[in-house]
Amino acid sequence: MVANHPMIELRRLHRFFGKTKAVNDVSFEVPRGTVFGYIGPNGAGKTTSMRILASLELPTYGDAFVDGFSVINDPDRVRRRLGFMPDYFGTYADVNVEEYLDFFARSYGLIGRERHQRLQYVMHFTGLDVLKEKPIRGLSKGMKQRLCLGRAMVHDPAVLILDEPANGLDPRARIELREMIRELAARGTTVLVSSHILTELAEMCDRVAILERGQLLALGTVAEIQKQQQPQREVNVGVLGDPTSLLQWLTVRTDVADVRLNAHSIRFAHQGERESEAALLREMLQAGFAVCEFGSHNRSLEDVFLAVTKGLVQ
Ligand SMILES: Nc1ncnc2c1ncn2[C@@H]1O[C@H](COP(=O)(O)OP(=O)(O)OP(=O)(O)O)[C@@H](O)[C@H]1O
Repeated sequence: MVANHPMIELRRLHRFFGKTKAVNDVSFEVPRGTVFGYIGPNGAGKTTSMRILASLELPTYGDAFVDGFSVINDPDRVRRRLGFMPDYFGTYADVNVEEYLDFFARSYGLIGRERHQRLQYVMHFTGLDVLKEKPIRGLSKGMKQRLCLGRAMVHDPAVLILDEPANGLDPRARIELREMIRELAARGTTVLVSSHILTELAEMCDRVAILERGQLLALGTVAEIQKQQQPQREVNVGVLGDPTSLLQWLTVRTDVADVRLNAHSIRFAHQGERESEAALLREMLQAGFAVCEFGSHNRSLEDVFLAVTKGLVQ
C-alpha cells in the first residue's frame, strides 16, 4: 500500500434496491486531513454511500476504501479506522452522557487509563464535560448532536463520516459544529460530511461532490464548481443622467452580453476576470460616462446548486 493513498475512495460504486439506483457509478477520492462535502437533495444516495463506507451495507458493484482497506474484503479494519455519525439519534436507556460514551469506548476495546483519558478528551472537545452527569434523554437537539459526534470519535478514528450533522441545529450550534469539524481536520482527521444544501458546507469544505439520483453531477472546490456553472459575472453600473448612450456603448461590445436597463442602473453579464472588469470601468470613464456606481458578483451558491441539480427525486 502506498503511503499517500486517499483516506476515502469510492471506486465505480453502485448500490441498487430493486429498480432504484440509489448509488449509480460514483467515484471520487478524499485525501488525508481534508473536509469533503457530500451534497444532494433527498434521495440522492448520500446515506446509502455513507453506510457502505461504514461497512453497514454492501455495494451491488464497485468498491469503497477507507485508509486503503476495502469495505468488501476488510470490513473489520475499515470499522477500526472510521467513525460514523448517522442522521438519526435513536432512543436509549436511562444513562448519562459519560456512561453513554464509556459504553462505546469499551465496545471499541479501550481499557483503563487510555479509556479514561480518551473520554475526558472527547467530552472536552465536544463541550459535553459540563453535562457529563446529565441523562441523555434530557439533552437538547444540539447537545445530542455533540454526543453523537463524541460517540463517532471515541476510538480516535482517522476518518469521520457525518450524515447531515447540522440537521435541526440553530445558527450558533451550526457555527460551533463547523469549527469542531475544521479543528478535527487540522489535527489530521479526514471528514466526509453530508448536507442538502451547498451553502451550509461551502465555508467548511475543501472540496465537495454534488449528487443527484445516485449520480455524481459535480466534483471540485466550491469555487471551481461555481466557475464551471457560471464563467460570467453579473455587473451593475449606475450612471448620472440619461443611461441610453451607455446602453448603446455596451451593446456593441463583444465582452458584454444580456444588457438590461433597470430603474436607475444598467445590468449585464461580463465575460472575463476581475482585471478585465477594472479595464472596462476605466474605458467607460475615458469615454466620458459619469459612472457613480459599479459592482459585480457571482451567482449565489444557492443558484449554482439549483443549476447543477434538477430537483429530481427517486
Ligand atoms: N434499504 C432500502 N431499501 C429500498 N430503497 C432504499 C433503501 N435505502 C435507500 N433506498 C432508496 O435509495 C435512494 C437513495 O436514498 P438515500 O437515503 O441514500 O438518499 P439521501 O441522499 O441520503 O437522501 P436524504 O437526504 O433524504 O437522506 C432513495 O430513493 C431511497 O428511497
